[in-house]
Amino acid sequence: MYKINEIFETIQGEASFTGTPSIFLRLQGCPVGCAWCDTKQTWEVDDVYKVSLDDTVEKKADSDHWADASAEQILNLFADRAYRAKHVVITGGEPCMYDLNPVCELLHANGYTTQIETSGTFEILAPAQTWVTVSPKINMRGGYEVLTSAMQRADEIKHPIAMQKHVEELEALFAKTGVSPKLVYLQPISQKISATKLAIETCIEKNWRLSVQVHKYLGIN
Ligand SMILES: C[S@@+](CC[C@H](N)C(=O)[O-])C[C@H]1O[C@@H](n2cnc3c(N)ncnc32)[C@H](O)[C@@H]1O
Ligand SMILES: Nc1nc2[nH]cc(C(=O)O)c2c(=O)[nH]1
Ligand code: SF4
Ligand SMILES: [Mg+2]
Repeated sequence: MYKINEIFETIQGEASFTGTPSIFLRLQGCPVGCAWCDTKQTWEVDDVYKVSLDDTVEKKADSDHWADASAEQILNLFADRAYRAKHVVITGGEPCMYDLNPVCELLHANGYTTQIETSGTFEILAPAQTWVTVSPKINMRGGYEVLTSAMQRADEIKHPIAMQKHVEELEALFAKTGVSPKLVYLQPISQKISATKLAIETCIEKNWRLSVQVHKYLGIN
C-alpha cells in the first residue's frame, strides 16, 4: 500500500519534462527536513489524519491528510477521474521511502511513462524505464553510499539554490562521488529574484540548465 497525500492532473512544471501533461502522485512522509521545502505538509505520517482515497484527490489546499492505496486502486482512480495525461510523476514527501516497482510496472503495462522526484536519501526501487530526477540533499539525513548510487542512477539532477554555497555544495558532491551528470538543472528556491539571478548566471557559466517552477508562476498546481 502507498500513502497518498494527493493526486492531480496538471503540467510538469520543473526540469526536462516541463510542459508535459502529467498526473502527480504525491506520497506522504519525508524525514529529510529541508528548511525551504515547499511541501512540508507531507513530512509526517499521522494516523489521526488518515482519510479515504477520494478525499486526497484534487485537494483544494495543502493538507497533511493522507490515504492508503494499492497500485491497482491508483490505476482505477485515474480511469474514474478520466485523466488524459500519460506521464505520471511520483513525488512527495520522499517517494523512495516506498518500493515503487509495483506501481510503476502496473502503469507501464497500461501505457503510462513514469518519473520519480527524489532526494537520493533512500534506495531507489523502481524499473529501469522510470525517469529519475534526483535533487540531492547534501549534508542531510541519509547515507552517502545511497546518495552516490542515486546520483549514478539519475537521468537528471535538479538542485534548488538561493546562495553561492548551494552551488559549491553541488560541485563538491560531483567531485566527491565522481559522478558527472549529463543534465544538471538549477532551480531557484521559492521564486526569489536573487536566487533566480544567481541560477541564470551560474547556468551560463557552467553550461547547466535553468528550471523555474513554471506552475508557481502560472498559479496552478
Ligand atoms: C517537494 S520535493 C519532493 C520529492 C523529494 N523529496 C525531493 O526532494 O526531490 C520536489 C522537488 O521540489 C524541490 N523543492 C522543494 N521546495 C522547493 C522550493 N521552495 N523552491 C524550489 N524547489 C523546491 C525539491 O528539491 C525537489 O526537486
Ligand atoms: N506542476 C507541478 N510540477 C511539479 N514538478 C515537481 C513538483 C513536485 O512537487 O514535486 C511539481 C508540482 O507540485 N506541480
Ligand atoms: S527531501 Fe524533498 S520533501 Fe523532503 S524536506 Fe526536502 S524538499 Fe521537502
Ligand atoms: Mg511542488
